Amino acid sequence: MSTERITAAGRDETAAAELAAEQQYIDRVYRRLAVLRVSAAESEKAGFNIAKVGTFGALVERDAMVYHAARRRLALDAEYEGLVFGRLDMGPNARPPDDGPASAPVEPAVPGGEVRYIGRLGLRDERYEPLVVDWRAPAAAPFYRATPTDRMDVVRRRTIRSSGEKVVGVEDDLLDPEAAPAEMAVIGDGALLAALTRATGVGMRDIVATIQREQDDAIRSPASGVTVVRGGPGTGKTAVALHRAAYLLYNDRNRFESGGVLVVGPSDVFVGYVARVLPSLGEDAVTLRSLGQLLPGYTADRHDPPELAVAKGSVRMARVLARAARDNAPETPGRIRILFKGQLLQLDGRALSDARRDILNNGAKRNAVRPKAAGLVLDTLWRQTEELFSKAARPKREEFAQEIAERPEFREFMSKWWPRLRPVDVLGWFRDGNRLRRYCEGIYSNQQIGVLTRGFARFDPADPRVEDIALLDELNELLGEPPARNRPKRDPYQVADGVHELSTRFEREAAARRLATERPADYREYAHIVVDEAQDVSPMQWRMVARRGEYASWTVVGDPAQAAWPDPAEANRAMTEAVGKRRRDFELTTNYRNAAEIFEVAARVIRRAEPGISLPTAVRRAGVPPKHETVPELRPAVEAAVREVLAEVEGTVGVIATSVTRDEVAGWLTGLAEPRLQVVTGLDAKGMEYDGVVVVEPGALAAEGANGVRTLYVALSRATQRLTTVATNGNWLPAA
Ligand SMILES: Nc1ncnc2c1ncn2[C@@H]1O[C@H](COP(=O)(O)OP(=O)(O)OP(=O)(O)O)[C@@H](O)[C@H]1O
Repeated sequence: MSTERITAAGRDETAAAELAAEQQYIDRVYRRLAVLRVSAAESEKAGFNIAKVGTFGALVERDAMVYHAARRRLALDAEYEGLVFGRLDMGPNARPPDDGPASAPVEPAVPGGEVRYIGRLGLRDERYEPLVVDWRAPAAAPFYRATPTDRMDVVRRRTIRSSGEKVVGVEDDLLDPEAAPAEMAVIGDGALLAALTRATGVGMRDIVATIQREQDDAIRSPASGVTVVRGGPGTGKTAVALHRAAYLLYNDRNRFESGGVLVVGPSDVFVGYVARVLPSLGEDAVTLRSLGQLLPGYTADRHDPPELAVAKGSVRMARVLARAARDNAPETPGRIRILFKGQLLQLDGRALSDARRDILNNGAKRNAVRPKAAGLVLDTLWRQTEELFSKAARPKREEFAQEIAERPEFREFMSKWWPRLRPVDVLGWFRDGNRLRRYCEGIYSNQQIGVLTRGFARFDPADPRVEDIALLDELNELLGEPPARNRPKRDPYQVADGVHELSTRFEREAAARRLATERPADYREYAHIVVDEAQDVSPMQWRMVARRGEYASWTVVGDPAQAAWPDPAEANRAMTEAVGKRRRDFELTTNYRNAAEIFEVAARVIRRAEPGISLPTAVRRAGVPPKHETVPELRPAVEAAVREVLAEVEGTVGVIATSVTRDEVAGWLTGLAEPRLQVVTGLDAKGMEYDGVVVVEPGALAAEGANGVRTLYVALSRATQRLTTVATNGNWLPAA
């Protein structure tokens, strides 16, 4: 037997022994978890028993108890991969953290030191000793922040990989070799690389076991003001944004759970992709929305062509909409004539215009002042009776108003002159080019007015585009709501009309869950808002998002080099206006997604357009170079490329085409009936990640809109393992 083999065998034995030891501890944790689950369920039951006392106080107490117990049980039941994923062997000088002792009830590996186990949630044993420290607690911070130069008293950091309740591997970092006892085992090649080489599933995974220090800085940054996180493709901005939402909830649950945390992403595809991350961290109190879903009653997932999107998204549109919101509706009557006791009372067009101006002065909202508008017309008509009737015959103001207000001709007049307007009605007026031109005059250039008139001519109120939602939200604000509709308060325990009591435990559990996660659809007072892919949020969209967080603190995450927005200064101004100026900036510099060979192609493309750009470093090599095919006909080559990539990777495959060709390309591939496959536009590819990517006609993506080259950069930086491009012309690729 060679020495080398003996060493390898010895190493295997040590690894097996370490795994077994960790398994023992993890078994203990799961036994405790089972006990806690039962006790949470019992608290819920106890809560129901309190109800039998029957007093109002008892009912309130029961609700609180059942609610908290149900929440705790839901957290304990949450789906996760590896409840415990980390272990810190601290040296003898380690101090207990501010939030109390964190030392696990096991023999320390370093004499005089302590052991901390880190996991998705905090658990204590029956003697109240910390079995597991929540990853967000201060005691867990060294797991993410310790480095060989700043060890934070950590001797060895261990990442524990599990499948269900079974430990399948450990990866160690020895940070302080001098403090480590001779027999201390150090195993594995590094947790990060192990995490990065796994196949991509349909949804994004949390990175809680391998958060890197620069990411941790941003995640744990203080809650107040604005935290801005920038970084190139694949640097973990989305991951950071989501883990930060979980961190904030942990640290100030009262504030952030009651106020709410909103995460805004670019598209529905993206929201679907990241939806699982927060629940896997045990958090379900976060609202996740795409920019096309922010205004209740409307949903949009398709985009306008770039030129139109730019014109609609400009802050100038706010002034155009303000003009429209004050304008006459089409077919507004030019006058009102009422016959009263044989006399003709009337207001002509001019008097009506003056009345409109008076009513809408000082920013009054049109729908909100409908009763005031009717009152003003009635007043003006009544004043005319002074000259037409003798003092004795003149009606009293109230009688007159009552009688006229009920007349069908008056009602009809009001419904035309001051109709209750929905935002989509007003945007529908923009289909009339003359009207639109009038609103845009002096605000937009002639060329842009042309783009807008052509674009709005195709506007379908039943099928708005993502860009329209911000305009509709602006109109919603300008038009306001009709007054004094006493909206019933939402009652989470109402199961049916008039039935206020829940009779079964299941119903009450469901209600507790709803209470924790749901807010009214038009909720606008979020305590924290996270905006992902912020580089693509237009000024009009910033205004829309800002309306949901007047008093919010913010996390804004993006990469200017991936921006589709042509005027970064305008977008920046809009962002500052929305979120305020008190900002903390963080920069992420390592690309964890792309194999280096793949990112090199994306880098070539963006460097040609922006030579001075600073780009992240990719940490991993795939060992397979990307393929670039130039072919006379796209369809057969795309089909073949997709088949090949599907066969080569285990996880998901994305096919990226222009917004004009996406549907056609999707049609070519329907025969494959492959659930791992997704066909998306360059815009929908934002934020996404696939194991394999086929980019169809990269040159056409680069030519889509003024910033197409950035969209191509996005498309080329989506793949973890395989990239194939299929083009009819190879000029798009700059020389290496
Ligand atoms: N510390 C980490 N440990 C393990 N995986 C990580 C880590 N950081 C990032 N990743 C992985 O890298 C990939 C890219 O992360 P993410 O999507 O958050 O990047 P991004 O900066 O938002 O990218 P883009 O701007 O290109 O959309 C994801 O698969 C993520 O899970």
